[in-house]
Amino acid sequence: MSSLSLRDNPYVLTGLSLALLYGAAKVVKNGLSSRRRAPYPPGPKGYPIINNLLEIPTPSEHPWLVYEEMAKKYGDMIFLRAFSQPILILGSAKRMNDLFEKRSSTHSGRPYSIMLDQLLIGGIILHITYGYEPKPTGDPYIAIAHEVEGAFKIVAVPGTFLVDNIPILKYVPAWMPGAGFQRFAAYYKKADHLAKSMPYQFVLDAMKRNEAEPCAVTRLIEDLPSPKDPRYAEDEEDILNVAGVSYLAGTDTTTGVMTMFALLMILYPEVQRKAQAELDRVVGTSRLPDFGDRDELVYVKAVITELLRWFQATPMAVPHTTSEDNYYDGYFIPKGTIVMGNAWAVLHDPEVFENPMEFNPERYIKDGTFNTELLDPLSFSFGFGRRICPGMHLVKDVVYLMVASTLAMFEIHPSKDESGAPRNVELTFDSGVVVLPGPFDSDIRVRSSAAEHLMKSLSE
Ligand code: HEM
Repeated sequence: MSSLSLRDNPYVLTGLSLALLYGAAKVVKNGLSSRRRAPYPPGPKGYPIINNLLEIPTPSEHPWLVYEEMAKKYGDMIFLRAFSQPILILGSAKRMNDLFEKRSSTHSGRPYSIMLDQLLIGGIILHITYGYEPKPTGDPYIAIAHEVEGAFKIVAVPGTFLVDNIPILKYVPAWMPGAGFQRFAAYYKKADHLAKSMPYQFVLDAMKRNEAEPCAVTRLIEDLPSPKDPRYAEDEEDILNVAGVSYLAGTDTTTGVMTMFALLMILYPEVQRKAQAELDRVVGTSRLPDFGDRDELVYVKAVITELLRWFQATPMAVPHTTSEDNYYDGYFIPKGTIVMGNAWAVLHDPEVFENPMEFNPERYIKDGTFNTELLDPLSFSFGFGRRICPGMHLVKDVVYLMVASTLAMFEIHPSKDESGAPRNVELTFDSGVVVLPGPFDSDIRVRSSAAEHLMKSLSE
């Protein structure tokens, strides 16, 4: 995927002269029309015309780490420009609260991206949204969704594609050398349509046969006007998009959290054992944990909270934009600025969390009860203000059930090599807007004969 990066892509060369002309024109225009009476927030000086283009990290550089490093020099607000596109990075809870929450009405737009516009906008979510039970392996709906998510992860990071900064490049024909972004967009546009229309068609067909399971989409379809109504086509398109976006936004993120959970259980076996001892004590071994056990499972709750603090599936959330010029703390933030909050930095701030890189559920336990005094990772992991993730509460419940049931039934170990020695597990990240842990081997076994018995009785 690195060939898609701004700096490495060959079409950078093809478009360079266009870029410089366009950039120069924009810079002159902005200079003439600028009415600001305060400085921009601090940030690197940049270069003529392209401004900070070369300082903006690509997805593979893990932007949340680069911005955390930059914050040491410029503070908790960093102002950058990719050509004339202003970008503001917020690095502290205070800045995020002040701008995303208190000024939510003017800080909740979404950046317009030519690539996103051309392109696009898990099992449980597929089920809730479409009432569809996916196949355990090789499910076609999951496969196509993963493909689209893979593209979204890259495209949604501001600055990944030069065409978003130099719109004139969208007229470069797909056959031209270096116009790979055009072919990328065309391919994923089709994939995006399939990812949304395939499960929708599945529900329609099931409804015709009277076999549809009640789900979000059946409810919406029931409320559609008659097919003869002029609003029908538009309303149907809305259902396709609402369901598709929920499904696509929820699948990779939740998968990332659960995959990281498995990896952490391998790396911290004593945490796994302690949580299992609590489950055995509170729930016993003859049934699965349910929501009624939640309050008593203090250590399991601490494991989940620490998981959501330690790992962010969306470390820089999803970019917002400002809908009007505004002044904040003596600085000028222009209309159209892309604003991103570095949630990772807040949740790894050593002044708030002792040894923040350590996975330590105990930090959330005080005198044997759950410690509510410590910053709640949920306030930062799911975005901000009026754009906050609508799937957040579903995720809390799903992750609780999955973590508690997995620990109750299974042991997660590192895989073994030919000599029987445990393999080292390396922590790698596959990154974009959504970050997933890289692949790793594991050895997952049923915990006990009681767990085996329970599994059999549940599948009967
Ligand atoms: C671990 C799991 C998840 C994480 C970390 C996560 C995180 C986020 C973040 C950071 C945003 C952007 C918020 C902002 O712009 O400030 C977002 C938006 C969104 N999420 Fe989630 N999400 C998760 C799961 C889900 C699930 C399960 C669903 C649906 C079933 C969902 C549906 C959405 C939708 C529709 C949006 C767009 C909201 C908007 O633009 O107004 N997400 N999510």
